[in-house]
Amino acid sequence: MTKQELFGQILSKKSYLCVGLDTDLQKLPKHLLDTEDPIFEFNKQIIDATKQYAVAYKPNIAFYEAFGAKGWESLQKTLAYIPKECFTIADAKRGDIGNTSGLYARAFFDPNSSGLDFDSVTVAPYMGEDSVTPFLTFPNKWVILLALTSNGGSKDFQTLSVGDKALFEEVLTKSQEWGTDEQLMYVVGATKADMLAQVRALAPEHFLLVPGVGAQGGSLEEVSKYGMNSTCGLLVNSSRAIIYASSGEDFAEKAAEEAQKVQAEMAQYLDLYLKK
Ligand SMILES: O=c1ccn([C@@H]2O[C@H](COP(=O)(O)O)[C@@H](O)[C@H]2O)c(=O)[nH]1
Repeated sequence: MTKQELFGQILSKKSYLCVGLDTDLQKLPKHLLDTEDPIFEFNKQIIDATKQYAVAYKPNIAFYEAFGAKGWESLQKTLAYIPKECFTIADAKRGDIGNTSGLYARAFFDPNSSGLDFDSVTVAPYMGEDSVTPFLTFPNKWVILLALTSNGGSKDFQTLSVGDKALFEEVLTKSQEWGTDEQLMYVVGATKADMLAQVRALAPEHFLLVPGVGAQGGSLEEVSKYGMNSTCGLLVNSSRAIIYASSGEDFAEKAAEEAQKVQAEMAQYLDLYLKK
């Protein structure tokens, strides 16, 4: 999917919501546990309930890999079920020496190899250029590089000074030598909204994947105010607050209500903060 196609969808749905499919068997409503593939059954109903409010879906790969071949099958079925107009993110946080990264890229981008055809994959930048560029050789696919993550541990390395910059700023600057803003996005946590102006100074045109609203308490308004650019430039993820809005038989209905609330807020922020 191109940047323009993504922006087109954001404008038509008045939403930059990414629904996170962190589908945890232990949190699924009891009545689904007897079905043949409870993870897929849950995802299917969540997707049906939220697709009019969401522009992207982000399965977190850990929740599927943990179940081996069966989990991978649930992931393939889920990806195939996501509406074609929605942007898909494999939140896998990969990256290794070049030849290994090439195989990780095939795992998420080459349906003839793995059965998966995601639009994007999250990648850790720690191993540098040759660990990231193999993902960038796939046409029309995106790398979403971890820049400033939402967790407390982000301060252990990401905000340390490297010369006259913070490490995350060096990630934002250096990586722009490897790919364009049609290939690269960055992860910036909603819990770090106070640093979004700093991020935007270095990456004014890039899309940012912003996890950390909802269960982690980040402010959607602050993210939108300081992070939005002229193509919106934001995909704001919410996982638990939407998919586990209820643990009962009404889980999909409640997820739809939560997603609609977020979308309605986003529609206001698009009016207020989209740069003309
Ligand atoms: O910095 C990061 C990078 C990734 N994540 C992932 O996003 C979701 C957040 O889930 P919530 O339930 O909405 O808190 C989850 O998959 C994380 O692994 C992140 O939180 N922060």
